[in-house]
Amino acid sequence: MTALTAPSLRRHAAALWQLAKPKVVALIVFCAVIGMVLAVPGWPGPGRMLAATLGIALVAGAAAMINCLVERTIDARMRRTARRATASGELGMAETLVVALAALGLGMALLIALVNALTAWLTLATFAGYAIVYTLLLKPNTPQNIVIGGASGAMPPILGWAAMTGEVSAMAMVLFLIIYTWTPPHFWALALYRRDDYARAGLPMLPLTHGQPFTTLSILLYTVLLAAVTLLPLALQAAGAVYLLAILLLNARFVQLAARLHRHYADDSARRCFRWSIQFLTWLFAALLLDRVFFLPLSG
Ligand code: HEM
Ligand SMILES: CC(C)=CCC/C(C)=C/CC/C(C)=C/COP(=O)(O)OP(=O)(O)O
Repeated sequence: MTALTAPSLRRHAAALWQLAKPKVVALIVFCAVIGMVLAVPGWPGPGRMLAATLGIALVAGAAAMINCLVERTIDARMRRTARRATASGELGMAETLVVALAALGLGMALLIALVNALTAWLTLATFAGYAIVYTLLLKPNTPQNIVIGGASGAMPPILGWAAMTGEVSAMAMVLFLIIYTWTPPHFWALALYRRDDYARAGLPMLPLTHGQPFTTLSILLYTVLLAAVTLLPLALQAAGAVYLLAILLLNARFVQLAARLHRHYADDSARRCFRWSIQFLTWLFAALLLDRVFFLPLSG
């Protein structure tokens, strides 16, 4: 057995932190926080907001750890994921499972005790949707895995909204729809330039099952659909001029990158499209926040 020294504890903590997919969870939590801010007039109470943010972050991190645990064998076959501690064998199953369940338990306890039951159950359903339905059932079995499974990733604004109000409004559902429609271009751009990884892992991702032209066309169509969906906050009169300006610029760039990718495929263009997807979502949600702060209505 390895002696428990400070450096080995630090190494374990760092390895566990990576399994929680901290950058993905950071954006998930950001979208949930914007959902919280938009849900109430003025600024939400800091106590409840902090508890909800921590609770959602812990449960999302737990879901990511369970995903790494379940996928340790396929992760080991993919260059992008082979260094994960579950794939390399650096962390055992029991240790990872205990930490993931502790994070899940703590997150759920915070949500139940300090937020509300609706948020707690919706967050648990989101956890199950990603860690069980997507990871175990959809991902290995259908190229539509991320389209259906994307519903889990799109939940954060709904969770944030429910945390502040105890209910889910039309605007919360619109924010869900934006992330839901954003997910296919986000993931398929990556799946294109990482197709060799997915082939080695034997996963039925769209570029492998339907080929490159079909995938780039699907990406393009989803970016156009996404541009239409991003107009919905304006239709609900829940956003103003700042948001309008942001989506015009963000969508124009996303559609341009997707169109270029479809016209002339190159791994570099796919990588650029993937990177832009992350900036797109970050700036879109930031724009919703700025719009709230400097609200300029579009009509009288
Ligand atoms: C079913 C839904 C989704 C799938 C299949 C998916 C897939 C992926 C994959 C495979 C990566 C890894 C890229 C790499 O290691 O180079 C990634 C990165 C990322 N994803 Fe997603 N994603 C999904 C939903 C989301 C959602 C909902 C968010 C945030 C709201 C998100 C935010 C990010 C971010 C920030 C990164 C970059 C992480 C980094 O640089 O380490 N993703 N996504
Ligand atoms: C409670 C709550 C808000 C949960 C959120 C669930 C969650 C973490 C969703 C993000 C989706 C995600 C990281 C997909 C990665 O795809 P993948 O797992 O196929 O990627 P991989 O190959 O890197 O493992």
